[in-house]
Amino acid sequence: MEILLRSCPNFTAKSPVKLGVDRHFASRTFAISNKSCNVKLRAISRSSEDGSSFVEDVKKNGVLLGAEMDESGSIVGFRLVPQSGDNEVSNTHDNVLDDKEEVIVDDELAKTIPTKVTYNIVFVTSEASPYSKTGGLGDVCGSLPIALAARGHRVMVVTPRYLSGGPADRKFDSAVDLDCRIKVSCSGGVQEVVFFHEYRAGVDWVFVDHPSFHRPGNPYGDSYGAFGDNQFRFTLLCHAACEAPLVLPLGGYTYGEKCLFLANDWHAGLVPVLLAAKYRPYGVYKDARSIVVIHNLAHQGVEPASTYNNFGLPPEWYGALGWVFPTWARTHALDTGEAVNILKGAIVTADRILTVSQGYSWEITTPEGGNGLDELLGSRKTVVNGITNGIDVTEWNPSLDEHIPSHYSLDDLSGKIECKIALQRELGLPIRPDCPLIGFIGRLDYQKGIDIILSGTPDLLQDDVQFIMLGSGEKQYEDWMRATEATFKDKFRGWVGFNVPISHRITAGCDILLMPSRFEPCGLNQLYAMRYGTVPVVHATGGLGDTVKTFNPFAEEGKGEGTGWAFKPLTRERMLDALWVAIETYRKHKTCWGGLMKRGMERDYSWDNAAVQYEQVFKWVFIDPPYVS
Ligand SMILES: Nc1ncnc2c1ncn2[C@@H]1O[C@H](COP(=O)(O)OP(=O)(O)O[C@H]2O[C@H](CO)[C@@H](O)[C@H](O)[C@H]2O)[C@@H](O)[C@H]1O
Repeated sequence: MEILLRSCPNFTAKSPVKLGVDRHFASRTFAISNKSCNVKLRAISRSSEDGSSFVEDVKKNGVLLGAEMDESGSIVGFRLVPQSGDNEVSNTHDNVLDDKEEVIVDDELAKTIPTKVTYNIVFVTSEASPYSKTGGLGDVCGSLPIALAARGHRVMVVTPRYLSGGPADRKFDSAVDLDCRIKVSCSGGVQEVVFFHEYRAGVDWVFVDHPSFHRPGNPYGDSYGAFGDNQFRFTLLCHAACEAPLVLPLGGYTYGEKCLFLANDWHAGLVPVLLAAKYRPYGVYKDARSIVVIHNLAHQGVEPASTYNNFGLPPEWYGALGWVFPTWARTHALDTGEAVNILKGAIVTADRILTVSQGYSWEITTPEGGNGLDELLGSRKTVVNGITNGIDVTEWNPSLDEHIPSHYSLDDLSGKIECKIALQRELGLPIRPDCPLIGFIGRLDYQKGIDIILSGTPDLLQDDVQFIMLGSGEKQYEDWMRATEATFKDKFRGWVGFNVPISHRITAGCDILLMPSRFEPCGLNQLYAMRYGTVPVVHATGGLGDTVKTFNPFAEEGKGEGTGWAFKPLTRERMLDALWVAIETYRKHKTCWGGLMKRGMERDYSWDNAAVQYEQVFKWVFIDPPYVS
């Protein structure tokens, strides 16, 4: 495959094009809302040309003070400036000290407690649960920021304020209009973007508001398919996200330029490109770093090359995003295959690259798993790492879950069988507590191996089992689910749609969770399943291979080991074999089954472990100079 890589990592724009963003704050003052600080900040207004010089920082008595200046250069106030990467910065909004407060340093304590480096982190994402979610990206960007904030980092999440006209809009009710508008030049015009904000669970949730985020459907499309202006919508998100740390005085002060952007998937992929092409040539964000987090390489944000001008980037940066399809993928004889690829742009400009499991971090450097970007990713493999996702153990907790009818835990599993009975009743299946109940939850598409399920289901249903599927996606699979339900009324239920409460009830009520994903960067449902004592049967790929260990009854002096079954290769026969072994174990070896459930439930799924690994990568990213200066 020919990959057009005219971009140069050390590219610097020679002739600065005016790419400034006009910022406007309503003329109101922001009071620092901390218990003890009564410093007031004047609104600030500047263009990107003046870059990093708008605040003069002075180190005084161990506390950094930032002088706020107006346009004429007069000092109009001071603010505390947390510096990303400096030692000892504690929880953001509690970090603002009373200016009268005396800072007492216990020398002995300082010697014994190792100082912790904390960072100003800016997540940029197209979805963040509970505000928006179509899949695992929403789960991760809804819970990892909270885990990092709890560890002392200052964390902001920038995501669109989607309003679809339905009850889901209420999720944004607590977010307040910050009265801060910026103007973004892109797509041949100037767009006004507004910021909303909610401070929750230690995190600054920043919502980018623009009319293009207000329409029925999910974040990416509606019943007619993907929205035609997604490139435009997520370009806006990226421009706004780059401005947010500079202009939003959250809790009284901005995040500033020394921050770390975590750009999630292609929707946020323009962020590292903008840092390099739009800001650094003007001296802004010289100390910032960016990490692109790949949750799914199959989606790259590819559009015709002619759309390059819509990004609001200098023409000489075309090479960073330019992409040429291989000949076989071109549609007609005159098709030159030229395109722009946002994720490619992120890969060639980000300081580091992260994926959501170690297995997947290797797979993406292979032709089979690289989706055409394997060579490029291979060329940057020294900065590619994989960190397995954690889960939100508060939302997914069988002893507290608000969506399930009976609670249970490792010490008392009786509630699980009640969940099973209630699920059979709810879906109109025969109530049979002893019948093996298999579940599937996920998008109905190629990635999730639905075609393999489809070919194996008639054979599977010859056995005395019940099978429930929840998902939406390709119409042919939705139709197949409806038809299969009509044929196997006592054995199969297909719930077409996206329904979080039902997903919890299936996770709790089933005995086995099936995940024959063709590829799976991490996968969360198998983690939820194990936490709920539901045994996963998965294709051993990516994060599924990393997290599900196949049952071995003879290990550990006959006590057994493993938490499920990970089969490969991905064929109908192997999937059915693995399912049959699981079903037989469930029926005939109850003690072994109990051990499988117990080992799965005992595991630590919290974000703590992953957060420590993220911190290690944050340290590395600040050791090196920016990849593109
Ligand atoms: N119909 C439905 N109703 C209700 N809930 C539904 C649903 N369909 C899916 N979900 C939920 O959406 C989430 C899906 O998460 P996954 O990690 O399995 O896959 P996804 O491919 O979206 O995420 C991508 O990003 C994540 C996060 O990094 C990676 O784990 C993954 O491998 C990668 O493909 C789960 O919380 C699941 O319960």
